Amino acid sequence: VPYPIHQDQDHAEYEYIVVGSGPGGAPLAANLARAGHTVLLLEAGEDHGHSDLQRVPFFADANSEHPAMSWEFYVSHSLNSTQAQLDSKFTWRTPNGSLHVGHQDLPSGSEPLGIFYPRTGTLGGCSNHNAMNMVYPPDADWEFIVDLTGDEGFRAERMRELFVRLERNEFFPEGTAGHGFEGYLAIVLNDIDLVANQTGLLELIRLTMIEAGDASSDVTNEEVLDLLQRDQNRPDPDRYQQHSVFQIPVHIDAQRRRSSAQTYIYDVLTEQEASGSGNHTLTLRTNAFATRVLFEDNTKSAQPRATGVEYLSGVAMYSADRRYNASESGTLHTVHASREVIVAGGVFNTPQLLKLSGIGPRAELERFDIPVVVDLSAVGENMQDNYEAAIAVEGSRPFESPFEDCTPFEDGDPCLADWRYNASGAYGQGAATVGMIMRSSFSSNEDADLFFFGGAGGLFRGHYPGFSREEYPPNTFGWSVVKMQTRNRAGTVRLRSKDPRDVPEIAFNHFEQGGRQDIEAMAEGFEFARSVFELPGQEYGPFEYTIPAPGETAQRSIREEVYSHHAVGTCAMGADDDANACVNSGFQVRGVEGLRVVDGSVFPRVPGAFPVLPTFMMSEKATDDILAAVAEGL
Ligand SMILES: Cc1cc2nc3c(=O)[nH]c(=O)nc-3n(C[C@H](O)[C@H](O)[C@H](O)COP(=O)(O)OP(=O)(O)OC[C@H]3O[C@@H](n4cnc5c(N)ncnc54)[C@H](O)[C@@H]3O)c2cc1C
Repeated sequence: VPYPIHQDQDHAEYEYIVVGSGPGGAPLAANLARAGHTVLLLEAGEDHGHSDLQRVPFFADANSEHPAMSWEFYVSHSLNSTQAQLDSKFTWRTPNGSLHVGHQDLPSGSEPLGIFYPRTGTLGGCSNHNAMNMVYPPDADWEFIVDLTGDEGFRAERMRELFVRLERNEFFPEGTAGHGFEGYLAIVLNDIDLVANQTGLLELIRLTMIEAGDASSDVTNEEVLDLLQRDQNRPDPDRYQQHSVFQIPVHIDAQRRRSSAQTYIYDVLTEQEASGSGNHTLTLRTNAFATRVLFEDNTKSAQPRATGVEYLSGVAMYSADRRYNASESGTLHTVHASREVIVAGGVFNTPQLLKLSGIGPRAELERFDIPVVVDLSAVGENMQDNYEAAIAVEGSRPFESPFEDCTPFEDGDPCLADWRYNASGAYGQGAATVGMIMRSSFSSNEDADLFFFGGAGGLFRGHYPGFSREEYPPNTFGWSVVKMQTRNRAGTVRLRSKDPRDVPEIAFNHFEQGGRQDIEAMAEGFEFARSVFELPGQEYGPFEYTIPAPGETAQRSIREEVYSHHAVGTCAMGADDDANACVNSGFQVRGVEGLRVVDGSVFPRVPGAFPVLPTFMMSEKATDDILAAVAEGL
C-alpha cells in the first residue's frame, strides 16, 4: 500500500510541534491538524504500520523483539540488587557480549543488566506492539483527578463523552449506550467461536464463573458464551463491583487488523492527500529523534517560552534501538512552533527530554551541566505501574488449540491465509482469551482491585529476551493477575548522562510503598485461581502447579517474579499550586509557557489495569483544552 506520507523538510515553522506518535501524541496531532492548525509530528521510529507484523494481532509479541521496531530498555525492579537478581527473568551481558537470562549456568564475569522492558520506537508508539487490551478504567480514577486538581473536565461523565468520540465499536449494535461508532479507533471482542471450540478451556471458564458467584451452578455452555460477551466497557459506574468473567475488548477492527495511533495518522494523511487541496496541515517526520526543546525569554511574562525543538534525523538514533550505531550521528535540525510544543515521548522518554531541555530537579541537571530553565522536582519521579504475576498449571491432557495448524513465519502458513483472505481464525484475536475482575480485601473502595487475563495452551510471565519465541506445553493454563490501585510511587527515571542518545536509568523500586498490602492482595487472587484448579472431577485435571513452583508461597513468587509494562506518572498532573506536580490539569508544564506533556507520563496514578485507552482519552482531553485556548485567543 503506497503510504501518503507528507514529510516536507522545507518548512521550519508550524503552529504546533508534537514529539512522539503514541496514543498520547498521535491523536492530538491529528485532531489539531483536522481543526485547521499546522502541525509537525516528530517520531523517532519508522512506520511499519502496513507490515503483517503490526497488522496481525497474533504477532504482537514478535513486534516487541523486532530490531526495527522495539526499543529495548533494561530496568531495575528493586532497590535491593540481591532481591532484583532473584527474578528468573533477570538478564546479564556475558563477557562474550551475548545476553543470558536467569542465574542458572551464568558465565562468570557477566554484567547485570536488569529486566527487559520493551517499548516501541515506531509510528503509533506502543499501541503498535501492545497486547491491544482496551479496557475502560474505573470511574474513580477520573474522579481522583477532579479531586486532585479541581478540574471538572475530568468528571467521569465528561470523560465518557471523549471515549464515545474516539471509539469506533465494530462489535456491539450501533446505539449501544456509552459507546461510539464513528471514531478513529476500532474496538471488538475476540471471536467467541474460538472459545466455543476449546472444550477444556470452556469448562475452566464455566467453573471460574460459578466459583466467582458470577453464574449459577447449572449454567450451560451456551449461557457461559453469552456471559463472556458482556460489555466490560459499559457506562455503569458499578461495572467494577461484580466478580465477573468476560472477553476483553481489544483495539482491533472488524477485518481483524490492529487499529492504533498509527492507523489514525494514516487516515488523516490519506484524507489530506485525497482532498487534493495541497493543504497539508499535518506533517509527519519519521526517523526524527527530538533531543531538546528550545526556549526563549518571554517579552509578555517572566516565564520562558518553548519555541521549538531540535531533532536528529536518521535511522536508529537512540541507543535503546538494537540497530544503534554510535558512529552514525544523523543530521541536526531545528524547527519552530509559533503556538506550542507538545512532548509525548512516553513515560521514559518524556522525562528524559524535559531534563535534557533544562526542566527537572536542579541538582540532577547541574550534575550534568545542563542549564536549568525550571527547577521542577516532579520530572522523572512518581513512576508507578500495575503489578502483574503469573499463576500457571499443567493439566492431565492437552487443551484444544486454535493454533494447531498454524506455522508462524513459514511460507504457506494456513492461519495467516485465513486472517488475510477471510478476516478470521486464531491470528485475528487478542492474546488473552478471557478476563476477570475481583475485589481483594485490600481494595481501597468498592471496586475490584485485581484484573486477571489468561488462556489455555500458553502463559505470560513477563518480558525477557526471547520471550516472544517461548513455547509452553499444550496442557498449560495460565492467569496473569494484574494489581490495580497499586500503592507504590517510588519509581524514577533519571539521567545517566547528558547525551540524548543514551538511555536513562529506570528504577521501579517495586513494593517500596504499600508492598505488603499489594502482595497480599495479589495472593488472594492466586488463592481464588487455586480454588478453581482444585475443584474435583475435572476432565482436564488434576492440575499440577508450575508457577508458583511446588512448595513456593504465592507471596514469594509474586515478590520475586513480579513484572509490569503499564508504567505512568513521570510528569504527573496536579493542582496549580502543587509544587510536586509536573503539569497542571491543562497538561501545561509548570514554570514555562507554550509547553505541554500529553502522554502516559501525566497520570497521577495508574488508571485501572490497562493504560492505553485512558491515554487515548487524555489525548482527546488535551485536544479540547488546546482548542479552547485558541478560541479564547490565548
Ligand atoms: C509490551 C507492552 C504491552 C502492552 N499491552 C497493553 C495492553 O494490552 N493494553 C493497554 O492498555 N496497555 C498496554 N501497554 C501499555 C500501553 O501501550 C502504553 O501505556 C501506551 O502506549 C502509552 O502511550 P504513550 O503515548 O504514553 O507512549 P508510547 O506509546 O510509548 O509512545 C511514545 C512514542 O514517542 C516516540 N518517542 C520517544 N522519544 C522520542 C523522541 N525523543 N523524539 C521523537 N519521538 C520519540 C516513541 O518512538 C513512541 O513512538 C503495553 C505496553 C507494552 C510495553
